[in-house]
Formats: sequence, structure tokens, C-alpha cells
Amino acid sequence: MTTRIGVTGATGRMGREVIDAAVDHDECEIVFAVNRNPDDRTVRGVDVESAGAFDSLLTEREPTAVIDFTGPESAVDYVEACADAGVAFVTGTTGFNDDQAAALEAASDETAVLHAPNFARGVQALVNVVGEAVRNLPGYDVELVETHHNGKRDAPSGTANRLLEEIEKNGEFTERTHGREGDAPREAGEIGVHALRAGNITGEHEIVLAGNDEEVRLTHRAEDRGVFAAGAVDAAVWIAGQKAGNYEFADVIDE
Ligand SMILES: NC(=O)C1=CN([C@@H]2O[C@H](COP(=O)(O)OP(=O)(O)OC[C@H]3O[C@@H](n4cnc5c(N)ncnc54)[C@H](OP(=O)(O)O)[C@@H]3O)[C@@H](O)[C@H]2O)C=CC1
Ligand SMILES: O=C(O)C1=N[C@H](C(=O)O)C[C@H](O)C1
Repeated sequence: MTTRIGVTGATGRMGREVIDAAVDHDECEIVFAVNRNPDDRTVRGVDVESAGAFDSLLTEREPTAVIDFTGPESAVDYVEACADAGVAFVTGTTGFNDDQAAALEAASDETAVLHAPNFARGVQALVNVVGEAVRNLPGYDVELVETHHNGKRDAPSGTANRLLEEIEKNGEFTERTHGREGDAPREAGEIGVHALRAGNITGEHEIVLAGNDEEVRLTHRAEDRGVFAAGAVDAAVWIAGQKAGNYEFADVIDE
């Protein structure tokens, strides 16, 4: 059964990778690709159309799933259109505020929605183990450092926020301290969060747990955006058969 895929953000860093991964996937067919300001008319032989045509493309081309890597504002517009059309929605977009996250949740009442801040399988493994590390090292200082390319809009990364949720669920922490400056001794129970932006670094996340004259460092490093695109396309193939609801990447890779 071929999964019919619509792509948004088609000429963006991730949009191009998604098209690449979908074109090379033997169970996928790209039925449309859109961008707000398509600077290129084609990506890997796929015509890039205007995002203004998105709603009509949902009915004309009948995708089974849309894959979105754009920005929070656009992702909400796209998911609401997909909910109206009953088309599944897979998004890797990060930086949602509470209202935008609520809009994603509301759309999942009408269609299948899968949001993952990181589609690398290695990051899912890191999410699965970081809580165990925190539980095993009570009282250790915890710091998180994420490093990305100099074009990234949001900070800290969506992945960092997801890892912090797991850390906070599994230890006694009081607050997140984003960077430090001036007279800033470490307070008990704080988690230091640091966002580095440099060059064209694809994405790195490191959690440091330190205490008792020792340290444990858990690190994930993505070498290529294709890692994320492959996970997103796998999620689109998986979600095509799902009923309306809110899903996560763990649902895809745990099967
Ligand atoms: N979940 C994951 O595994 C990953 C998630 N991401 C996330 O994906 C998103 C996109 O990243 P990336 O591809 O590097 O970004 P880019 O800026 O390279 O691409 C975003 C694309 O989406 C379009 N777009 C449409 N609406 C918006 C909007 N409201 N804000 C920004 N762009 C918009 C842009 O087109 P135009 O310029 O024509 O407007 C652009 O082509 C980010 O949120 C990032 O954090 C990135 C990598 C992996
Ligand atoms: O903007 C990026 O590039 C990435 N963003 C995601 C995030 O915010 O966690 C995932 C990945 O780290 C790359």
C-alpha cells in the first residue's frame, strides 16, 4: 500500500531532506510539496507549489499524510486544514507555545497527529534512558547543553525540552537556569540549560550528571539531517493507517 505524502516547508533545510527520503522510499509517493516562498521550483524533480494552494491540494491530491517541518505558526495552520480534511499530520516543527501546542492537540480529535521534536531513533533511545540515569544518581548536578547551526530560530531546542521533561520527572529539581552570567553560583536543584549556535552543526544534545567526584555524560550527535527525515517518513507510513489521535515517535519505533 503506497503512502501518499504531502510536504510543507519543501525548500527548507528539512523539507528538502524529507523529499529526498520520500522519493527514495519504496512505499511512498509525494503527491504535493509546498512552501510559502518557493525559491526553487523543483526539489529532486518534485514541483514545489505555493503554500496558498495547500487546502485545495488536500482535496485534489488526496494525501494520506502530510509531513511538516516549518514554523509553529504555519504548522498550526496546516494541522487545522488537515483536521478539516481528515488527513494525517506528522510534524517535526519545534518552538510551539502553549496555545499552538493546544491547537495540535485539538486537531488530533479529528485526525491522526504525530509530533516529535526529534525524529532520530538515537534521540528516542536517549529519552528512554535519561530518566533512569537521573534516578540512579540522586543529588547529582544536572546540566544540559544543546548545539545547533547558526540558523536555528528557537532555543532551547525542542529536543532539549523533551529531555528536560524526562529529567524533571525522575529527580528533585526546582528550576531550569538558561545560561549564567554575573554572580551566579549554582543553586541546589537547578538544571543548567545551554544553547550553542555555531556553523552548520546538525544537532547535538549532551546531559551531564556530576557529583561524588565523578561525572556521567549522555550524548547524542546527529551527523546528517537525513536521520531526522528518515524517521519522519517512517512515521508518515505508520500513521497512514491510524485513527484520529495524538501519537508520538515512540509509537512508531516501539512497534
Ligand atoms: N523533529 C525533528 O527531528 C527536527 C525538527 N526540526 C525543526 O523543523 C523546523 C524547520 O527547521 P529547518 O528546516 O531547519 O528550517 P528552515 O527555515 O530551513 O525551513 C523552514 C521552511 O518552512 C517554511 N515555513 C513556512 N512557514 C514557516 C514559518 N512560520 N516559520 C518558518 N518557516 C516557515 C520556510 O519557507 P519560507 O522561507 O518560504 O517561508 C522554510 O522553507 C524547526 O522548527 C526545527 O526545529 C529540524 C530538524 C529535525
Ligand atoms: O533546528 C534544528 O536543526 C533541529 N531542531 C530540532 C529541535 O529543536 O530539537 C531537532 C534537531 O535537534 C535539529
